[in-house]
Amino acid sequence: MGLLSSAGTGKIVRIVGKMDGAKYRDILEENLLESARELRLGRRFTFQQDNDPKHKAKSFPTVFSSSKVKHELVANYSHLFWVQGSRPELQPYMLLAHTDVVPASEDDAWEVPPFSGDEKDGFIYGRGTMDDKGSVMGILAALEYILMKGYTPQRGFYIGLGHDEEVHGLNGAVNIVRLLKERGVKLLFVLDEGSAILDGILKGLDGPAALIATSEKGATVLKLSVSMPPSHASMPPRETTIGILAAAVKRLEENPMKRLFGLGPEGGMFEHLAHKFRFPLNFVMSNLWLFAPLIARIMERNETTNAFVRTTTAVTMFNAGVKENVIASYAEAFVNMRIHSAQTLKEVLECVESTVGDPRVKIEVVYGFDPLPISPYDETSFGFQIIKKTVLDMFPSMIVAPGMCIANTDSRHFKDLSSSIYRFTPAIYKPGDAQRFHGINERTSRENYEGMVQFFFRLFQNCDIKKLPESHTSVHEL
Ligand SMILES: CCCCCCCC/C=C\CCCCCCCC(=O)N[C@@H](CC(N)=O)C(=O)O
Ligand SMILES: [Zn+2]
Ligand SMILES: [Zn+2]
Repeated sequence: MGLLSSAGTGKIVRIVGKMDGAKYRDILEENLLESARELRLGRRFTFQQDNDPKHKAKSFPTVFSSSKVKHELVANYSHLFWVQGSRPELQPYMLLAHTDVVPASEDDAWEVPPFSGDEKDGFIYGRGTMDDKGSVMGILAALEYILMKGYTPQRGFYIGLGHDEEVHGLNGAVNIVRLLKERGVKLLFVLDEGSAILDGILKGLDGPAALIATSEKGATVLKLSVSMPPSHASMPPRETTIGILAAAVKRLEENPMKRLFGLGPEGGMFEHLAHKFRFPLNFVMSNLWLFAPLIARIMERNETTNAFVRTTTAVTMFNAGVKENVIASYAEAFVNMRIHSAQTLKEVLECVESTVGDPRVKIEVVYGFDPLPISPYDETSFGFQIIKKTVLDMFPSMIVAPGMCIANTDSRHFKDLSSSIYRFTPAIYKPGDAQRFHGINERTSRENYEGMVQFFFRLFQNCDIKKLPESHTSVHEL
């Protein structure tokens, strides 16, 4: 173990292993700079999909030159790495992240231009810093210097970097899965983005909690439309396409889907966290069978915690009209819904039809899928326990609990390759950070970025441990 002051932060961080402190600091500094450069290239990297492998090769020379690493491009822009282990009889695992981002506009009041990658007050700002270039850079930086350190992993592993996660991963993740299936690969576990360390976001919880998501919500996008012949604005019909459709989406907003709090994986999450809540919440959370309806009413007041309570309804697009003096012949709206684990797509569609309750409104499913299966998190679950151990190695007093991802990730395409899919990055998020995802002022602190590198650096080594930590059974002994 070495103790050293981390680059530029003045904060003391503990680094595992015997690596020389100064060397570590140089590498970390280099990678932080490289990360900022990568973020500065965001617009080119993202919108032109110019995923120039030479750029990555320059940033991570050891990864790209090591005989232990096989790299291939998938669907032109996604990356698949195979890191060979010294014990081929051990089942491999897989880390996922994505290089694409949602759009950002410089007109949207960012404190720092969204594609500058500039640093301000200890934070690297830019679209993708949280979602999900921090993971991309963290994984590759950790791999770079575990290889530089001369460490040979025993258990082989894959790294998949998708290029189209924000548009469902249908080219990137789906083709990576296809390739692995063709090669007969089965994965011990998969780890992707989708949950984190929450500090102060869950009201009443004392201290931060690392939530390793064991599932993610289902989703659907519905297109609602109304058609009628166009006419002159001076002789309007009693109801217009726009009015009918506006009333329908208003009914959806005013009648949220039913409360299901406690009936999905969020139940286990709050039970695990119960003892960390202040009185009387600790008592209430320990007795969800009785208090779930009461807690649901409190949680639904906040938009982040409401997402754990129910299937959410978001009207995201509304298009109608071609001229201000013509009654619109057509109006359409798109509704994005995230399906709670205790509900199915079919049930949600039935409910929407009944709430809209107007045959003039046509409802079409653009896409939809059920909530994902719940991955195991008991004491014999290798993936969950190794991720937990890695968190505890970094933050010994951290509370670690199973969680739920309220959005979607590329990992959902991997369910035929593994029944143990987890979503977690070690970034610490505080109140206000949830709004930065797909919002303005997306940023990552230097500490969070360093934590990301450290986490994967330790995870690679922890996956080689002989048996699960004390008190765990030894079914996965090597
Ligand atoms: C969605 C933001 C949730 C904020 C929750 C508050 C706490 C933050 C904790 C963990 C990090 C959340 C990671 C979110 C991953 C988002 C992935 C994403 O944007 N996926 C897209 C993919 C798609 N097009 O389906 C999505 O829309 O879900
Ligand atoms: Zn993402
Ligand atoms: Zn996203």
